[in-house]
Amino acid sequence: MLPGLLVLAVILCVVTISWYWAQLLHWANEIPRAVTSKRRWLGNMGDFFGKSPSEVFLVLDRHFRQHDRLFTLRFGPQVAIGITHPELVQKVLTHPDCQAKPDVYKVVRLPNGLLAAKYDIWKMHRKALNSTFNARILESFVPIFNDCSRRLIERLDRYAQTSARCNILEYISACTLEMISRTSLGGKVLERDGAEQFINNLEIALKTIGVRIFNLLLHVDFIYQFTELYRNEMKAIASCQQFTRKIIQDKREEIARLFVESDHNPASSEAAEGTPQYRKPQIFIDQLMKIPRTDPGARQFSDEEISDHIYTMIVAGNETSATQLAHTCLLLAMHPGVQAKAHAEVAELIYAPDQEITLELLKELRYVECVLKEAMRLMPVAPIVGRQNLAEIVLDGHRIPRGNILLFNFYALHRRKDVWGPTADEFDPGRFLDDAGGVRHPYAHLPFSGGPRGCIGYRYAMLSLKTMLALILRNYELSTSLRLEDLRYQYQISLNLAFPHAVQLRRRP
Ligand code: HEM
Repeated sequence: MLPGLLVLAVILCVVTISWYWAQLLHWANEIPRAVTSKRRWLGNMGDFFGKSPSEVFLVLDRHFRQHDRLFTLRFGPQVAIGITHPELVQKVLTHPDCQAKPDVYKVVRLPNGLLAAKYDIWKMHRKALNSTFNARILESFVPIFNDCSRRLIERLDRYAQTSARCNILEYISACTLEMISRTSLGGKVLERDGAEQFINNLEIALKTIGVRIFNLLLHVDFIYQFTELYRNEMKAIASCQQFTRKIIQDKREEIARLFVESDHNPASSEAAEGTPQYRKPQIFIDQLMKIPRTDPGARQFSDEEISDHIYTMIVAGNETSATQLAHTCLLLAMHPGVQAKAHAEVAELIYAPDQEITLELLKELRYVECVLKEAMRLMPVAPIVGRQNLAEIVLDGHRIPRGNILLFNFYALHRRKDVWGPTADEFDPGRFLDDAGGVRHPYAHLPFSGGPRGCIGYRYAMLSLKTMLALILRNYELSTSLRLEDLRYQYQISLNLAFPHAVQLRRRP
């Protein structure tokens, strides 16, 4: 009798919950649904549960390519809406009610940093930080990009002499880390005590984000805190914070000292260093200490906020830039004709090996820019991003209640044949030349995402990547035995390859 009652109670519970979910999700029934299994009641759980991040990426890619405008994915009572058409992508990414991030971003653990901040905090900080990436500040970074790129060439030279294949990503990563550290924390940061430990711990913290973000179980804080991953992450974060806290403290003391000195002699600091202020690199940490927050009556940024902003720039800007450039080098190695054209442009502008790369020169590198844009189209390193709507929105006549997840897949967007034509899967930088391809939808090419919450560092990234690529092309001919059709991806936070970026380098005269 008792077991029978128990079974009945369970059945009643399941029926009631299913009915409740059905009512709750009634609004989604008219939207095309991504279905892979016949067991619809399971929703899309089966598509993702127990899969590796790379498998999740492939499943998502398939769903995005199968739907022209939008579709739903269901995980119990939670719906995610995949937005596929450029028109709708633009509408959502620019919509004022769609600038919040879904909860999964919390794994980044930088609550004040732009990438993962909650909407209200993000809005205030983004307004204050936009000015730290203005044209003048970026120009002041060009000598640093130049210097770091020359060191990259020196390191690559040792490899080129052996004519062995090298994993170019390793070399580029060291260079982008140096760039981002010097532009955010100052010139001598990597010479400070504890810098090596800082770099190792930074890597541990970044890897943890990549592992955790696609493991649904590890999103539950109660479970995660008992794992070894958690303990290692906490140790790494504590050590990194100790390193940056000391820098912040030293900076505060330096600013206070300069303030006292300039009070006595206003021209002293410029004259002493012989460099006008506007030409000195405008280091990010100095900017953060100077700008008042934009909310009325606000104080300046606290040490914790400054630290979150600096780490966010490193998290968001380092691996993305390095991987994107390694993808570009590999694509150039696979396409000797394109490489020859890009090299010809570079060789015409950089005729002496020690010639300084200036902003004007970088602007002249038009074909190199097309090469970068095309590599970002075919192999975008940040292909999947999410938003959450804070109020009801209407898409193609469907009412989407507040609080749902909106997903974008730029990898699939960048390969739409209706936008990019029959050669969408081929590497052809010429399609980005001014006179090619007619008018394309402005939201069809989004390697840096788009709208108010798009990448704040995209101009920084373009300048630094162009500098590195120009010097690589000026000094080496790249070749590889890999072909485009051999590429297999590994997806963590960024879209990487499942194997090394193996290229051979031949020194150019
Ligand atoms: C090739 C290099 C880069 C690519 C492809 C890239 C791509 C992106 C994308 C797609 C987003 C949107 C993420 C989302 O919505 O979840 C983003 C955001 C962001 N990126 Fe980049 N990025 C690059 C380099 C950089 C650099 C160099 C920096 C800093 C120096 C940077 C700083 C940021 C920040 C702070 C955000 C968050 C913006 C916000 O939410 O307001 N990125 N990036």
